[in-house]
Amino acid sequence: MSKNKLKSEKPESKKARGNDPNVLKQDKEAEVKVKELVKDERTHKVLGVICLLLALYCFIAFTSYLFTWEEDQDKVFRYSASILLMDFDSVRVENLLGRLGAFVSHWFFYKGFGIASYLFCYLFFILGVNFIVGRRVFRVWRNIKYILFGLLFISAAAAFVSMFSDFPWGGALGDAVNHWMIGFLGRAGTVLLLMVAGLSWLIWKYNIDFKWVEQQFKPKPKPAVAPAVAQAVPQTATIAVTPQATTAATGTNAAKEKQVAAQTNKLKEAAVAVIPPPAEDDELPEMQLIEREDASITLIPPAPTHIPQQPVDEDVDEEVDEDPGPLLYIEETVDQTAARKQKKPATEDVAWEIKPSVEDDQDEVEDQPVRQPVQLDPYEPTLDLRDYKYPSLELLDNHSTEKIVQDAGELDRNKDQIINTLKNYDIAIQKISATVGPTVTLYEIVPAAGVRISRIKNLEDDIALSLSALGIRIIAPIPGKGTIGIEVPNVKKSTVSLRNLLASEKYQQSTMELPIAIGKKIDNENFIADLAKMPHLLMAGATGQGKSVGINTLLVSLLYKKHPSQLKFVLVDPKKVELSLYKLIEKHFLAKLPGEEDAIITDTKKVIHTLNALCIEMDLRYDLLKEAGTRNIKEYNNKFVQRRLNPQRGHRYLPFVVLVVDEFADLIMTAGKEVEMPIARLAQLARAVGIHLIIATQRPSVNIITGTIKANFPARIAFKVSSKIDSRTILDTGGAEQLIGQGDMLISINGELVRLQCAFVDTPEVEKVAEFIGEQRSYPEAYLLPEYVDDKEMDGKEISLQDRDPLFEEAARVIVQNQQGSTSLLQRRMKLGYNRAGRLMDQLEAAGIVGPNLGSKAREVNVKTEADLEEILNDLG
Ligand SMILES: Nc1ncnc2c1ncn2[C@@H]1O[C@H](COP(=O)(O)OP(=O)(O)OP(=O)(O)O)[C@@H](O)[C@H]1O
Repeated sequence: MSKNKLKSEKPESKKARGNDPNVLKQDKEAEVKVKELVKDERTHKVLGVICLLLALYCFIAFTSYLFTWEEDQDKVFRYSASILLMDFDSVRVENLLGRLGAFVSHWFFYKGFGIASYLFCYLFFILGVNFIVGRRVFRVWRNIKYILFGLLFISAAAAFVSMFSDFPWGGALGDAVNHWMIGFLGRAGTVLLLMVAGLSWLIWKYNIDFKWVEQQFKPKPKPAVAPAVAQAVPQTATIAVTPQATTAATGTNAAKEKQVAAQTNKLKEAAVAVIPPPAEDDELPEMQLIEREDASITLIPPAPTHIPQQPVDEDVDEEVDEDPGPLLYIEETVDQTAARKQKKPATEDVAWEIKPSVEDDQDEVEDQPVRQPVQLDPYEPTLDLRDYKYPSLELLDNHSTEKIVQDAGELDRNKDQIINTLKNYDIAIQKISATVGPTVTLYEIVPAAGVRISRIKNLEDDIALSLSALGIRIIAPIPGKGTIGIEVPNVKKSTVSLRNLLASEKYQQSTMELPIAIGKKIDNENFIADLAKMPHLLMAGATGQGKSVGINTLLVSLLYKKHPSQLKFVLVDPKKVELSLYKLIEKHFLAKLPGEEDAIITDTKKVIHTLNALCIEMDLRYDLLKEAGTRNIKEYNNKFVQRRLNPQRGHRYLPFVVLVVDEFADLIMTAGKEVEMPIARLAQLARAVGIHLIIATQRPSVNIITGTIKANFPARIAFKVSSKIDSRTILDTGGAEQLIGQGDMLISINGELVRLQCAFVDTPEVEKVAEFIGEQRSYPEAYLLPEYVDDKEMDGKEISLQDRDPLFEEAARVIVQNQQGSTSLLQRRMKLGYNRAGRLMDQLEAAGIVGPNLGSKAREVNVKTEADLEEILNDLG
C-alpha cells in the first residue's frame, strides 16, 4: 500500500518542486553568468580604472574650480543642469573640465560640502586601488566612517573660519551646521566643540600619548642613579627592554636574533645596560647605551620572552597605533649566570624576571638595595594579539527551529510496516520503540525470545527492500544493546544549524584542545569531538553530499574556539574555489611557504613543497620537544608557558597546525607517491607535535585511500557514497551508500560507527566570520613554514661561491656567533630542511668559514670573530 503511495508520490513531488527542467536550467545558467561576471577579476579591474579616473576627474575639476568659480558660478546658477546640454558657443565656462567640470564642482562645493569635497577624490581613489589590486589594500568601511566624519567636521569648521568669505569653503552643509551651532552654542561654544571634535579624532586615530605632559609634572631623576644601581646590586645583571625589543629576537627570526645577540655581545665587553627604545614596527630597535661603572656586572642577551611574530594592523593607511607598552625588566642572578656557563640543561638554566618599568624602579632601587628573584608571570600566547575578539554567534544564521517535528501518523505507519515486514520473514518482536532524529528515526526492536539476531542480519537487504524507503539502514545488533535498529529517513528533515551547536553548553564549556562541532546524533545529542585526539580525519562522499559544508563546519568551529596564536591552518584546495573564503584570515590563521603569495595552495607542485615543508616543521618540532625533555606539544607548551624553556635556544610557543586537503583524489592522481609519502609520514608521526590532518575526497577508491593512509586515519567520515564498495573502502563496512545526502553521515572513530546529521553553515556565514576576523589587527604575514628545496631541483648544482644560497650570509653569522659548525644548528635556527642546511654548510666550507666534514662531530669553525667574518663576506662581495 505504502509502496504504491511512495511510488506515486515521486512524480508529483517532482512536479511540485520542479517546473520544466529546461526552464530551470536556463535560469540557472543566466544566474551563473551574472555571478561569474560580478566575480570576474577583469570586471574588478575595469571598475578600479573607472574609480581612479573619477578621482582624477574630480580632483582636476575641484582644483580648477578654486580658481575659476567666480567666472563660472553665474552661468551655472542661470542655466542649472541644462548647462550640460547647451551648445559649446552659447555658454563658455572657464573650468578646465568644461561645463560638466564646472557643474559638478559647483554642485559639490556650493551645494554640498565646500573644501571637504576633496574627500570624494580620496574615496574614489581607495575604491579604485582596492578594485585594481584585487584585495583590500584600504579598508573601505573604516575609511567611509572617517570620510563621513570629515565631511561634517571639515565643512563646519571651514564654514566657521571663512564666515565672511564669498567662496563656499564649507558648502551648504557647512553653512547649515555652522548656523545651527552658533545659534545653539554661541561662537565660543562652537569653537570649543570644533576643537573637541578635532582633537578627539586625532587622539582616536593616532593614539597620541601625553607623556610630555606627564613629564612636566614628574620630579627630575637624580643624576647618580645609574652607578648607584650598579653598586647597590653587585650580584645582579640588569637589562631593560621593551616588549617589542624582546620580540625582535625570537627564534623564528634568526636575522634579528643574531643582530640582537651581536649588539649584546659587544655590550658585554663594555659592561653596560641596554635600553632599546620602543620599536614601532618589525625593525630591530636601536639601542641606547647607559654606561655603568661596575665592570663586574654580567649581562645576558635580552631573551625574547614574548611573541613569536610581531602583530601589525593590516590597514596600510594607518599607523600601528599600539602603545609600545611598559618597559620590561629582565634579570639574571650570578648563580644563574654561573649555571648557564656550565651549560646546565636548557630547561633550567635561565630565569627571566619581568617587571613593569625601569622608570618606576629607579626610586625603588634606593630603598631596596638587594633585589629578590621574583616569580615570573606565565607566558600568555594570546597577548600576541591581545585585542583579538573571537567571532560572535550573531554572525551565524539559524537555519531552522531546533525543535524536531515528527508526524505521529508517519511514526505509526512506519512502525506497522516494520512489524509486518518482519512478520513476513517469521520474525516476531517483543517491543518496538522510536527515537526521532533530525534526518532519520531510529526504530529499536527487541526480538521475541528465540529469534537469532544473525538471522535478521542475514535478512538485512531483504528487510530494507521490503520497507522500500530510501536510506534505510539496519543495525543488527546495536552495539552494546542487543537490540536491532532500523533507521528510516524522516519525511520532513530538519537542518542542524552550526550556530546552535556552537551555542551549546557542551561546546562552550569544552576544554578540548581542538573542539570540532560535527553534528547531531540520532538522539539529538550534539556530537562534539576533539580533533587533537582523533588525531587525523578522513572524509569521503560523492559529489554534492555535504563534504564542503562539512569542512566549513569543522574550520568554523575551530575558529570560534581558538586564538590566532594557538592555531594555524594549511589549506590545500585543488578545486581553487572551495576554501578561497579563508584568504581573508591569512594573516591570522593561515600558514604558508616563505615567499609564496597565496596562502591557499591550489597548485600540485606547491602542494608537494608544502607537505614536505610540514614534514620539516614536524621534525623541527620533534627536535624542540626532545631538547625540552617533553613528549608532546601539550607538555612542551606548558613548559614554555611556565618560562622553563629558553627562546634563545630556538624554543617558541607552538601553535597547532591543521592541514586541510579538500580534494585528495585529485592530488594522488596528479602527483601519486610524491603526495602520499609526506601525508603518510605526517599521519604517522605528527600528532604528538600538534600537526593534524583533515583530508577529503570525492572518490574513496582503494588506489586513493591506500592501506598506509587508512591505517593512519582512525577517524573517518563518510557522507553518502555511490556504492557499497566505496563505503567499505572508507568505513570498512557498508552503510554509507544508504545515507540520504545533504549532510547525512556516518562517522567511525576507533571502530565505533555513529550516524550524524552534519551541522550546516552556509557560505555567506563563513564569509562573515572570515571578514570579522580579517578586519582585526593581525600578524604582519601568515605563519611561515620552513623552507623546502626540492632535491631534484638542486641536484647537479656544483658548489660555487658565485652562486651562493640567499641565506649564505645569515648562515655564516649563525655559525660564527655560536662557534659551532653543525648542520642541525642551521636547521633549527633558520628553520631549514636537512638538504638545504647541508648545502649551505658545503658552501661555508668552500668559503673557508668552516672546516671539512668530520662525520658525527661538528665541523671546526675557522672564523673566530664576527669582525673577521664581515671581512670575508665583504671580500666575497
Ligand atoms: N549539513 C547539511 N545540512 C543541510 N544541507 C546540507 C548539508 N550539507 C550539505 N547540504 C546541502 O547539500 C548541498 C551540497 O553540499 P556540498 O557543497 O557540501 O557538497 P560537496 O560534497 O562538497 O560537493 P562537491 O564535492 O561537488 O563540492 C549544499 O548546497 C546544501 O544545500
